[in-house]
Amino acid sequence: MTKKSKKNASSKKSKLSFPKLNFNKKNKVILGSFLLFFGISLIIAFVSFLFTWKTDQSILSEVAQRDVVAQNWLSKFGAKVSHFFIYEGFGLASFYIAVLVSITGLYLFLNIAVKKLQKFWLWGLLSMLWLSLLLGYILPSYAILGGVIGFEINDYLQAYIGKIGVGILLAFLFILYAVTRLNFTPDVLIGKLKSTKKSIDEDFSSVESNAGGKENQASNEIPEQKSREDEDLPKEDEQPTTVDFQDSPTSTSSEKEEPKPKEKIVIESQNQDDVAMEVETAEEEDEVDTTSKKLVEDFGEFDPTLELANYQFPGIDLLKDYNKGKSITIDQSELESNKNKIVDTLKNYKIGIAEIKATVGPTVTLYEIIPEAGIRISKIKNLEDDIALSLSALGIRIIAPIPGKGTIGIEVPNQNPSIVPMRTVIASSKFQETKMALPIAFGKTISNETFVVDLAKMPHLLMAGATGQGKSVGLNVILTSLLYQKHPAEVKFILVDPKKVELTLFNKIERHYLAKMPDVEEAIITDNSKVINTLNSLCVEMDARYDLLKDAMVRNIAEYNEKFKARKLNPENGHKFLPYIVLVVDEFADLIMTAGKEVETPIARLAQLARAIGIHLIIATQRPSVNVITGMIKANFPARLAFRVTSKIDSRTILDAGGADQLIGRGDMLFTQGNDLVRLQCAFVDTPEVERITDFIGSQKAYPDAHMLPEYVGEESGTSLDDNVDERDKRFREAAEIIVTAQQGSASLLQRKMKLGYNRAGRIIDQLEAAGIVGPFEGSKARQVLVTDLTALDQMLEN
Ligand SMILES: Nc1ncnc2c1ncn2[C@@H]1O[C@H](COP(=O)(O)OP(=O)(O)OP(=O)(O)O)[C@@H](O)[C@H]1O
Repeated sequence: MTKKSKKNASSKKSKLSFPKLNFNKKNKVILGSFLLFFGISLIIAFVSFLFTWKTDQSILSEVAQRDVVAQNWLSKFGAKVSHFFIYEGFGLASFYIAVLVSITGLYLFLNIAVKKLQKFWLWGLLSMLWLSLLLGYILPSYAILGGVIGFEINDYLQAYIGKIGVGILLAFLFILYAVTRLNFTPDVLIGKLKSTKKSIDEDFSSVESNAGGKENQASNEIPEQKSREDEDLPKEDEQPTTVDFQDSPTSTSSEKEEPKPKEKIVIESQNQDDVAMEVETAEEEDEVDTTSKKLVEDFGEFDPTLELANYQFPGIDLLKDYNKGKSITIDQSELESNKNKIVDTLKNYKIGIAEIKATVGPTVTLYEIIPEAGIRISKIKNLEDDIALSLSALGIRIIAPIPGKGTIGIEVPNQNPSIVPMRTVIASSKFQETKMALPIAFGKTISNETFVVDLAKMPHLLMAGATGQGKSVGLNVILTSLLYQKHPAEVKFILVDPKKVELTLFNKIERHYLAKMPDVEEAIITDNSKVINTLNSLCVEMDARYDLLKDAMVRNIAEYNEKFKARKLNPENGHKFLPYIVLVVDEFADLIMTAGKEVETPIARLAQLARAIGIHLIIATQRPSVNVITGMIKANFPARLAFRVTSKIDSRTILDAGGADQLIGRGDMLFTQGNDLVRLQCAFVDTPEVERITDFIGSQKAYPDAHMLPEYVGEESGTSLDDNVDERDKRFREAAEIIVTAQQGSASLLQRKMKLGYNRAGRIIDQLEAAGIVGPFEGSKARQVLVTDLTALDQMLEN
């Protein structure tokens, strides 16, 4: 209906019926100001009534007579109204009415939705009644405190439940109000006390740390420094010589989210007389939400990094600047001669060129060719080898056509390739400003752009390359990228390194970044037989995480952690902050040769299912043959990375395309995430640099132990559950008592209460299981306690 016709209809209607109370803006202002002034008048009258009520009481029956004088500041009206509300009504609690009326007036006057006042009125009136009752209860002889209502109800109730009964009732009503209206429960109170104590403690410790030690001072200065560093950051292709990082380049402080304001749309009418419509889209908040909001208000968002709050990220100065003082020079004569060779060679095959363009990358130069009209692209593709021969260079790759461009690309290696230092890619704004979950700065593309990808999106990576072509450097680049971006609380690595040399440096950061199985000495796995247990343990972890996600009703780890940080998931129900887990297997061929199906199955299972719950696999191999990279594995690893391989067949196995055999080595690589191949120059990070980074991290305060994976007991290696009394731990009985008293069978409880290491606590739990005191392992849940109390325990142990 158009506006005009609507207006006509309404005016017709108003002629026929009574004039309707139209709550347009004008009416609201009028009614609002009336109520506001009325409420204020009530307050004034009530206040003055407190002083004048006795003198005015005598004239109450004569208020209609003009010459009678009342002492109330609002004269006879004030005296009468106050007498009605305070004396005959609710006593002092009647101020509630005055305030409620004033506020309602104010809301209308300011055109704020009065719907919100419903609860306000309800609770206001209930509180008024309660207060009047209370005052009537405490001081029944002062009539104006509780009013007639307060007095009478008291009188009535006391006749039935007595004075003490009314006192208890009043106390109960108060608690009812505090809990339902203010969400005020004893644990919130304790929490409040604790948080106050904590903030006092923190203030003290910050005063102490400011007084002593430069190191702590540095950590306090991080935020400021970061903003300074941000300004200093070189844009990605600038020379990194200008970079001077002193401290952590990143900080993972979790920003506190502002609560979303309720959306309100007011549709104002052009016409003064028309009704203005207010559409409010306030969402109803459920119980859980308000408690979590309250928790967040009281304690702030959960901060996973709190345990290592002073952790400092490695600085950029730990990385070497390989190109210091050198600028990447483009050899014009080299470009010219290559161009001529290409043109001549193609001419020999009767392929004319309309246009040619060169893009110089760190290791190769891309010559982009637009052939003359009528030349078939397949013809050029077929001549790949001949053209390569004519150009007499290794590493020629022909891309016909370049996807999305319709031109033909010929990549020719540069005579003097330049290194891409890890330092440059880490310092690039692309990496520094990334919002990716697990960002990896691989290196640079052919057009010198820094290439950053998200491991979390891949979600698993298959890497291949013949020996000496840059695979180990590539793995170090991946791990270093993550170390520069992720706090130890956010990501954990499981490293499998049968060669026993490549990844040993990461041992130093075991208690910061590594994850391992309980009872395992070395976090980095070098023994193939142990890999199977770890993979299966990871499967247990995966299943447990899926249960947590299901319970939290979220789809992936990011949503889960978000919800956990917002304190919407209760740690008492097993919920915890979940770090990403990255499993790196170097020399996968070795592993599959020795363990075969036993590793293939859990790897394939993890690869299929683990993406949502934050477990990501990186598998590297020298020999990408089909019996190593089986169909099952390949199908679940969409992201592939190839360094130079020795044959076209290997290239096909890893990339499903040729090209990796044509690479030039030394970090020259091809990467695909399932669609286009990208040629990249891998960044270079040398062992001493990695050592400096791990030393820097390793020297800082760490967690008590590496991140613990769930226990997994292999079938044949199953630890016997013999209950040998002589072999029991010395503190077995103490542990049993703790477990039975707490009725909670968890190793971490023993760790905390008895100050034990994880391994010993785990062993004791096994012994308790063998003795029949706790039930079997149940994944992420605590074990069931089978003994009900200490007497039963005593009897059991004596037997
Ligand atoms: N990204 C790179 N930039 C420059 N040079 C590189 C790069 N990657 C590797 N190299 C050079 O190649 C050498 C061998 O690299 P790397 O040790 O990574 O090979 P690998 O493939 O792991 O060999 P293996 O499988 O035998 O361990 C390095 O010592 C370095 O000199």
